[in-house]
Amino acid sequence: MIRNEPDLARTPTHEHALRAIAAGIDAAHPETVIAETVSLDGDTLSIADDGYDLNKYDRLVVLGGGKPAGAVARALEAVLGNRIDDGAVVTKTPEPTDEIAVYKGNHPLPTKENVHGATAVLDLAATAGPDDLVLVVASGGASALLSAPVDGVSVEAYRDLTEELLESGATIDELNAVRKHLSRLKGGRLACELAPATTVGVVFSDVVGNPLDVIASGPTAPDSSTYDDALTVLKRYDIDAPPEVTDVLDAGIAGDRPETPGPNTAVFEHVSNHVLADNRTALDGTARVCEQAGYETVVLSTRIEGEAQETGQRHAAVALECLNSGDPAEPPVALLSGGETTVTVTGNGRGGPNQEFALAAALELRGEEVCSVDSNIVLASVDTDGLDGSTDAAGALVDYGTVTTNSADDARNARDDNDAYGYLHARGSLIETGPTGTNVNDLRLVLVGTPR
Ligand SMILES: O=C(O)[C@H](O)CO
Repeated sequence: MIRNEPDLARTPTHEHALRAIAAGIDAAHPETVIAETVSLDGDTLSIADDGYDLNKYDRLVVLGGGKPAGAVARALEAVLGNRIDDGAVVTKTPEPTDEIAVYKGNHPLPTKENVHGATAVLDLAATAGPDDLVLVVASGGASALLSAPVDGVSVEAYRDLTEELLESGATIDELNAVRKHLSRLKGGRLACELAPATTVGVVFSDVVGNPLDVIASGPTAPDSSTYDDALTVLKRYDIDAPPEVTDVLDAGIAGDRPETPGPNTAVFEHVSNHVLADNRTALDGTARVCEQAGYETVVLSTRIEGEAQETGQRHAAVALECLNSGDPAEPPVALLSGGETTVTVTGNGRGGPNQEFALAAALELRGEEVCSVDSNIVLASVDTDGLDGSTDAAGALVDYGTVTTNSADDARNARDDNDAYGYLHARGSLIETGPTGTNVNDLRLVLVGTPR
């Protein structure tokens, strides 16, 4: 799982951190999650707390998309085998499957390939009848991967708009309010396409708080955002949208295009959504390994957002507090947090939020005399999808020695140039996993002290 583990495992504390991070990612992997939450007992399919008698349905179909969608498709086949009649999902890293067609798409910017896959999903959705059972995989990354712009909007215009929005600092709910109003399947429109088939959303959440209308742009969730909201987002961030986009939004505001289906729409009578995995799933997996190793575990929060560098500084400060005063917990302690931090890019370097977090934390630890087993501090931070920012690293593992008196100027320069990748790569501190098959936000772990 962690490809360069032997290089990173310098002390027992480092080893514990790496094992715990790998366990967190593994706990949120579709293979683990589907095996725990989906089962087939005779003809009864159980998904979370709901049961479906497969005898009552003509066909069982799987549709959807997102970074975990290939692994979800494969895991569903492992449980349901040839009880699945048909399927189509779009993902970035396809996996071999038998019944479900897996289309490769690109992320974060949509391309013609994405539209090709999304069209296959829509074509299959159009065949769903009232007696079909359709599982819809809604997972992080689907807003880009499942791209089917409405008539009149070209994929090029949609791509450029997505790029501008991603760079604008718009939040994920703002970004998705726009995407939902330009899409044939987002914002509950896939549920409309499938109605009155029985539709079950199989959700892997990469959004803090698990809002169903935002994760993957809510293909099977009621949408309360409007054309007006979408246009407001474009104005708020001064987005120079092409006329074909503003024409659609203006027509929607004028009532000449249908609004996305809202909360009381009849179409959702046959729809249920289940969040099968989220950030907590990963944190719990990490916590279990830390507890087994003898650490007291403290989950700080699964909802930490904001600037990555500030978050890194604060996590290091809490670790030092544990060491110096025993608050909020006595070492050996494992502090865990999740959520999704952001980077306001002002420099020219490379990196991602988890690397920026780690570098800022390492700068905070510099100069602390923490090198015995009892006072060791190790911080690890990864994007659970395995690719932090636009780099090939999942994140980084740092300690009191990652930034020394001699390297502090280099570290500060790298921090200020948003070049955490450059600095951490040179010190062998990057965590490399490759694409993991899951996507449930960021996972951070701070170990203070080492159990004896
Ligand atoms: O695809 C998306 O919209 C984001 O990953 C949030 O789920």
